[in-house]
Amino acid sequence: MRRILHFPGCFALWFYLLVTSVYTTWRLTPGYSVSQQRSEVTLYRGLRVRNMAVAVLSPGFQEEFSHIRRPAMEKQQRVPSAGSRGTPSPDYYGDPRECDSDSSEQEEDKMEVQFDGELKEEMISEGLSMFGRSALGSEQVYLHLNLSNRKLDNIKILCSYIHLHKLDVSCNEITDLSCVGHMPYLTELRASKNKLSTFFDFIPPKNLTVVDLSYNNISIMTDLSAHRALTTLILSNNNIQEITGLEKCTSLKHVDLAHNNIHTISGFGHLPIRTLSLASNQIKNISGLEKLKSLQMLDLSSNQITSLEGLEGLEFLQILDLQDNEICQISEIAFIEDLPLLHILNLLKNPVQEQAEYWLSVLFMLPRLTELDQKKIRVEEKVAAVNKYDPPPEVIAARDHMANVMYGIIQPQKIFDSTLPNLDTPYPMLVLTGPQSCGKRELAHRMCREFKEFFRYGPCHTTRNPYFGEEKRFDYHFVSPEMFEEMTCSGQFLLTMKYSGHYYGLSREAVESVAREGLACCTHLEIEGVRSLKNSYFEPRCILLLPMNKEKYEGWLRRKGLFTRPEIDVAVSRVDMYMKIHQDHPGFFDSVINVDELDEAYSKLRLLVKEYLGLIEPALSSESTSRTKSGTGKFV
Ligand SMILES: Nc1ncnc2c1ncn2[C@@H]1O[C@H](COP(=O)(O)OP(=O)(O)OP(=O)(O)O)[C@@H](O)[C@H]1O
Repeated sequence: MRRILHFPGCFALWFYLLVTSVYTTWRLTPGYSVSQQRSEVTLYRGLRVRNMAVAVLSPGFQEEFSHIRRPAMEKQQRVPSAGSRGTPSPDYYGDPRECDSDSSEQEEDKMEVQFDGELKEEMISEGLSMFGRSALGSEQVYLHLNLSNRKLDNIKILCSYIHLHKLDVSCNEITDLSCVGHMPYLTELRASKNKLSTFFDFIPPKNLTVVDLSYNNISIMTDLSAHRALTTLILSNNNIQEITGLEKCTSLKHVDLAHNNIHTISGFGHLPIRTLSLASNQIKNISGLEKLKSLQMLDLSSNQITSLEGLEGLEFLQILDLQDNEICQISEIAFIEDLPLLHILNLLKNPVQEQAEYWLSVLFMLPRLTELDQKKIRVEEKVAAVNKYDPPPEVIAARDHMANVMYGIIQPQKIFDSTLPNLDTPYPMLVLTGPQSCGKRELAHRMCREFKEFFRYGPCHTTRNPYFGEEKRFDYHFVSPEMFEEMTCSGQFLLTMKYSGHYYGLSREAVESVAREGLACCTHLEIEGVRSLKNSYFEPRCILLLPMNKEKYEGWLRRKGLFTRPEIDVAVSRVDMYMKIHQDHPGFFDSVINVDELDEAYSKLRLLVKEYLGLIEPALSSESTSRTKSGTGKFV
């Protein structure tokens, strides 16, 4: 027996049984935990390098062990991201709600570690990361510490972790953050989802730039003038009623105060804030933002705002979220109409959305928008908006021509005595065009008087009242709107136009009655009328009369005392429009005459007309007028 026991093979067997029984006993021990399998080597005061027991275990053993240690390791690597509801999410807005997804893991951890809420060294060692040089450069230390989701209520032990740059203690039960005052190099503090009721009750680390205290019980903001380096402040989901203490935070760029109880916007002064969320508060009026000249993104969703007044000075504003407010009138858009960079607007869940033509009106008033109510805007929609609310002359003319042709076609057909030499030759016509009251009518009358063997004035119909001194049938046929409508529907107009709230129309009869006398009809029209006429079978000679001196022209309109300020502005702005058409479409006008001096203009006009009539050689008139190309209209 003794020999058998001393036999080498038996010794090996004996040793194997011993190891196996020790291992089995160890696996079945109830208090088994990760931390018990770990030893630590202290490098510098308060900072430790982990030396996991797992590192010396065999590969197979590691496999078995891994399901226990993995959750803790993965948690350290998770990076918070995404912003609060309705707020675009730059990465500086952590989302503390992510903590909720960890609750099952937390439960697991709880099963394993019976924990009393006080932070222990072992837990710290799990959360440390980013090994690097200390601020003074003399030591190798861990710079980041993540202690989120640990049920911590006491973190006083962190007072000795002086080298930390980033600290994340979100999703715990912490009420006191005074340990942060012992971390002079801290730049980022994340303490959302805790039980903090006080605000920055620690001596400020000099370079603290990002602070997230969202989802706490903070109700009062105290003076933050010591936090000069602060760039990002997240205080959403607290119980704050008044914005105070920020005036001296001169580096503040991102502020999130969503989901609080704020009634009035105040306390921002001249701060260089770029993104501001005040979503889900009790705000009724937009005020107190006037001096935030750097503001680029503003979230005011889920408040009780009725007017956009107060936003008009925010020249750098690009994104504006007003979802779920009480804006009723489209006219409110006027307050943001001149913001040159605004390109994303959200008015979802506002009564204004119910208004007829809401979509096109907003697109028309804000042509720079690329996104409205979370929908991308198509080019076709922008064109439709412009064509609806401010159609260019060619669109007006095309529509007018279509309507008048249609009204003409549906009339009973009559056969007229033709005054034309043959059916291919259109009636001869001379049209003077240009902006309102530039003297077109007066020059047309003078010309018809001087060249009465060739021309007769063709008066238009209008629904406006006669000005002092205007003669019926000589200047216009003054008719009621009803009469004008009746004439339109019975196909009597060659063209119609609405200008300054009044209707104008050139009747077929006005042109044909002149033609029946063997004369050319001379009339004056705005550009829309000219285009409409050119769309028809008429081939009028067209002379542009343009006041080159806009100041003089504006003064003249003002002195006439007939026009309102907006009417004058429209008339003056059309000078540029005429000039542009002349430059962009050479040949559209047969000639252009400067009408700054009316007598001079008439001299040029009569020379030009003489030339057209073949009464003088072309060379004589060419110096005095700007001729674009030989016209196609014929007078005789
Ligand atoms: N049928 C028409 N179609 C298009 N434009 C018209 C028509 N009749 C008149 N107009 C233009 O409408 C504008 C407003 O007319 P209004 O009579 O108020 O001007 P005005 O003072 O006579 O201008 P001007 O002295 O330059 O002729 C003028 O520019 C005029 O030429």
